[in-house]
Amino acid sequence: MSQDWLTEPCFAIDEESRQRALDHQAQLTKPPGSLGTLETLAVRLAGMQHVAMPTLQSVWISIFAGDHGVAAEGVSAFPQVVTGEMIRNFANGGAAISVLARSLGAMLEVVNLGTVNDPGELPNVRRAIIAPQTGNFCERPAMSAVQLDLALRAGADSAQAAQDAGAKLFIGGEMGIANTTSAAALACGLLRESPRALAGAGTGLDAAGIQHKVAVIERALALYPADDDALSWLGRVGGFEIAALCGAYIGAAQRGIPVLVDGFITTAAALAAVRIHPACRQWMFFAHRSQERGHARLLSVLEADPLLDLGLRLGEGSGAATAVPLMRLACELHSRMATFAQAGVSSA
Ligand SMILES: Cc1cc2ncn([C@H]3O[C@H](COP(=O)(O)O)[C@@H](O)[C@H]3O)c2cc1C
Ligand SMILES: O=C(O)c1cccnc1
Repeated sequence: MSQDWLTEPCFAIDEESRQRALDHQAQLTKPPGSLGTLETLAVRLAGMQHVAMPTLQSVWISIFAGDHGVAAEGVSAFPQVVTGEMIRNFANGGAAISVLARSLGAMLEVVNLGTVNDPGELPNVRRAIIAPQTGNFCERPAMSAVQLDLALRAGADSAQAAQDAGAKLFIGGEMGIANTTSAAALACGLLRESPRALAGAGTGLDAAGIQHKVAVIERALALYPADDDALSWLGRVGGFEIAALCGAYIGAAQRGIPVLVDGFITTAAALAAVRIHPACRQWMFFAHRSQERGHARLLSVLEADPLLDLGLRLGEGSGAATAVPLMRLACELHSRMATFAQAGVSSA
């Protein structure tokens, strides 16, 4: 299968709309720059939406779920069956992201890429099953080239669905027991960094558990050449859901949909996406700094300044959903505040 689509150009950002938004900000009844990041959010969105007054009513959330062979190494505090069980919980509306999506009025789809205990057909769950789980990457590559391609495309399909639904913002979430191990291994491969710097507690490992996780990642990294080919690393140590996120981020940027990146796992996927297609970085916003060790490092490599720091360490897209009201408020302030002329307030 051809992977040419991965490097097709991103949608253009409109410099004129961005400039008009910037000029408009200077007219609003406040000292210039006093709304800080809320100003830059609105201005960036203006360029992306090709309008001077951006809006963020329709938000799309895709949760990509898949199981990991490396779970057999005992790297998570929770059993592997939780992935499939959580798919059912997403569908039933009981997960954190289900509650957040309802509260935001966001569209939510779950994409089942393959779990060891298949929850079957469920409402709002798209079946894009690749295999029950990835290969245990301590022993062999996580994915074949065909599986990697399927996962990337499943992500791009979600970006297409978001576009078809008229979404103005794309949030990717993930569910997959042991995927902090996979994300850390991917980041180590891409950055040539030690697992000690990037592996953390995940769902709640203690110090000994983290030490074991580090040793597992070290064993895996020793199997492969120290190159920096992002697609190869995705296939070697990634997960179906991580590759799908990568495909979704690139696909969203190609379709002109801004993405709001969530936590540690999604940022590892974003790093892979930026390595594959550097221009997609312009389409990314970063929602929060997760508690997971290693997230701060990934954010700094991506020169990302996240909106929130709430001590979250959940995933599912929950941190990104939590940041949506801030982005909406940024748009409201930008389009509804009075200008100095309208309000009869003297400017500097
Ligand atoms: C009930 C439950 C719900 C979750 N929702 C997200 N995760 C998060 O935890 C997992 C990663 O952590 P680790 O690598 O330690 O397994 C992922 O599935 C992630 O999304 C959850 C984990 C659990 C247990
Ligand atoms: O930051 C994340 O994405 C995260 C952290 C711990 C567990 N699951 C997800």
